[in-house]
Amino acid sequence: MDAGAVSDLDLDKYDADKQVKIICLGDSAVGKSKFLTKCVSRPQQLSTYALTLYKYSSTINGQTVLVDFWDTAGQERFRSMHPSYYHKAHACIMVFDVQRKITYKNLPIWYKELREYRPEIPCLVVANKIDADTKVTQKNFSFAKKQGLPFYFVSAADGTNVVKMFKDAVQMALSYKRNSNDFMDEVMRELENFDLDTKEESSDKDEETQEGKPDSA
Ligand SMILES: Nc1nc2c(ncn2[C@@H]2O[C@H](COP(=O)(O)OP(=O)(O)OP(=O)(O)O)[C@@H](O)[C@H]2O)c(=O)[nH]1
Ligand SMILES: [Mg+2]
Repeated sequence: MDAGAVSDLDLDKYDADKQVKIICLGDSAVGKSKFLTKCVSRPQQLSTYALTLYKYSSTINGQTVLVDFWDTAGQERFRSMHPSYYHKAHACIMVFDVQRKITYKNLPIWYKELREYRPEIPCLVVANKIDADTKVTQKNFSFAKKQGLPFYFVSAADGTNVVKMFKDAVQMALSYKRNSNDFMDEVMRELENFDLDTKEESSDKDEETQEGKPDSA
């Protein structure tokens, strides 16, 4: 996905108070799309960018929050996402498949890349497909604990724990957004403000010069 594509996705909207961006990470076929379609009806296929956006609105403490869930479309095969996928994300849902151990073993690879781009955002670890192996909930998956991350056993197939995980992800994204002291976020905000100021100044100047100029006939 080239940077130009990202601007088509109007990333500035994620600066608005009530708009959050949540990304999904994890190996192919772990069930990312399945649980997103469980909670969000109309996915927006941006096939040109190999992206699917799931738009979701939720009312939190009486406020409507607009959430864009970003889902890859198979790029994860390369076990790495384009930097723009991470840009301005407010939370991450990292998924593995309890039936395929390699998808759990690959979590540190995903997590390392996530932290390169978004060092501070909340990250939820999701063990999916527990319907296929009910005993798995007694197993201990230490990765999340070691990293101090919230951990969820879910089944995107029968919906077990999906809504709770979803709501927690939105809540965490919102509180990150409100309290983020992420250095990069600060820099981006400063740059955007700076950009706005210069635009305003130059338009003031234009007005001045316009006033000074004789009306062109
Ligand atoms: N038994 C079971 N199967 C699931 C579950 N979630 C997903 N699947 C199946 O796993 C396969 C992959 O699901 P997807 O949602 O397409 O996985 P994905 O991570 O989006 O895969 P890619 O987009 O291709 O990387 C499909 O056949 C799903 O039906 C689950 O909770 N339980
Ligand atoms: Mg998918």
